[in-house]
Amino acid sequence: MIRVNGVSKTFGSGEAATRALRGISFEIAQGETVAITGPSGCGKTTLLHILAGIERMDEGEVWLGDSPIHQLSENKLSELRLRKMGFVFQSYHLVPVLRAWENAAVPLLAAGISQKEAKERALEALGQVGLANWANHYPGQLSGGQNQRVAIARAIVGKPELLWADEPTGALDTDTAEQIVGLLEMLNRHLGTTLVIVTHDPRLARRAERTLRMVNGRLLHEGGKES
Ligand SMILES: Nc1ncnc2c1ncn2[C@@H]1O[C@H](COP(=O)(O)OP(=O)(O)OP(=O)(O)O)[C@@H](O)[C@H]1O
Repeated sequence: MIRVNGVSKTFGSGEAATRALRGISFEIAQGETVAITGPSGCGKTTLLHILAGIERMDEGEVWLGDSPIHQLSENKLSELRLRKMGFVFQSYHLVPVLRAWENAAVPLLAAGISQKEAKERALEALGQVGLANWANHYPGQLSGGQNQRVAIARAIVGKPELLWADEPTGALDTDTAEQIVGLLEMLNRHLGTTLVIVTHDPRLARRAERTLRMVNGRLLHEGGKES
């Protein structure tokens, strides 16, 4: 369960201040798929970064289960990210000199798991995203859709409770984007992972169980009312 209560964030100060988030509150249930949508600059990525403890909030509370993100130290937040979260980005963020399985194994190696076990689990994750036969390829030898699958394998390799995806289909053509969306849905169903997707893509947003619409740092509730 994710509980967000009165979260605000301003970048800069004085005349250069940007109020990126203005008192946002909502809840997401365990296992739910939620899309966060809204125009460019409305605060979607800032919200995602605050939920994941990458960015600090100025005011408010974020609870991930019984962990208070607003109170945890940087060390505790890093530990929580390694243990409980997976991340998927528009631009994949793969390491070009590592093979697909090595990229997928990175979070396990960072968590101190042995090379042997990390490889086994990375290969299993690549199998789950349909890339069992591509494990020894480098990112430069794979298509955009395949690279995003490797990134998804890396995101799920630690069996996270939470998967954050920021514009996961933004760099992909329509058919490939559809396949990636289908894959994320399948993983959400099979692994019971809570999935939070930031997206401009209306097709992706429609497929989520629920959509949170943002405008100018606030949530727009159904019926168009801001709060
Ligand atoms: N590190 C930062 N320093 C200063 N301003 C920032 C910073 N990060 C975000 N902003 C500003 O905060 C506002 C919200 O940005 P954010 O990236 O969260 O929006 P977004 O909805 O994700 O946009 P997009 O869809 O274009 O990615 C914008 O006005 C942006 O310029």
